[in-house]
Amino acid sequence: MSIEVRQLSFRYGKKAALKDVDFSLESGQFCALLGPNGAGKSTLFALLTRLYAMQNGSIVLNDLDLQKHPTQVMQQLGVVFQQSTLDLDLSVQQNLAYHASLHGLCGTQARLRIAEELQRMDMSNRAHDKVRALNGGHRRRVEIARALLHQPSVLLLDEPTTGLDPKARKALNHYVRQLCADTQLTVLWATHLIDEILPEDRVLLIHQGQLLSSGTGHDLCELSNKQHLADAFEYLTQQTDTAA
Ligand SMILES: Nc1ncnc2c1ncn2[C@@H]1O[C@H](COP(=O)(O)OP(=O)(O)OP(=O)(O)O)[C@@H](O)[C@H]1O
Repeated sequence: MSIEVRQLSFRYGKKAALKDVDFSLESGQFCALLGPNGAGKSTLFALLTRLYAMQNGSIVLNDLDLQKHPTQVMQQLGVVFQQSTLDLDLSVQQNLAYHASLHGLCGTQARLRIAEELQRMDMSNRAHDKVRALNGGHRRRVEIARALLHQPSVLLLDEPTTGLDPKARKALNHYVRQLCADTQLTVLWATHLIDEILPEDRVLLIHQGQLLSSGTGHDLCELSNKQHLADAFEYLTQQTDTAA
């Protein structure tokens, strides 16, 4: 088991952002975290990455409890946040070298890891370009390469296609799926866009802080008696709105 989240709840003051969220992911699985704006996706990521202190529940990654073994767990995690955090005026190589040094990778070791990840992302020929010169899709690829430098077993991506055009969105989605298939990386891909999800994908459907379903896209359709994922998503989220 790669990630186990149990009874995870979180409040911003009186506002409940996550309510008893429970799920587990197998190693090497591509899983979509699907939810409309305000569903609780970023809050979940902030808890998984220790940006926020946990209030209730538990998070276990590769059998290590996040609260008991924070350093070891963070070494297993790679993260691409919703907002880009690359320095536009540094080159791709410089951005990656800085991040590598934060993970204790220096000199030849860092250069090797950077070269490997840029090659995997098909970005080797852009290593010495300033990030400012890259288009949005390529910047995202650099962020993924950066997140993988320390060879984590789990990659979290929070709405990674924000601001990309449809072609770049599709390409990035394809890259990450390929990565998942080629390595044993576990991927949690947060999105509110149905077209980034395949019917056979594992999908965690979250709405108003509650996990509504955790099967495949096909299961979602069956659960809601709809043929298409988009209709199932609309139906299930509307049902919760009506019940609230
Ligand atoms: N700092 C905060 N203070 C108070 N409420 C917050 C705060 N951050 C988020 N919320 C609320 O918590 C809920 C969950 O927000 P969150 O950002 O986790 O959702 P999301 O699914 O990531 O949405 P988006 O797709 O818009 O990023 C929302 O109702 C949001 O308004």
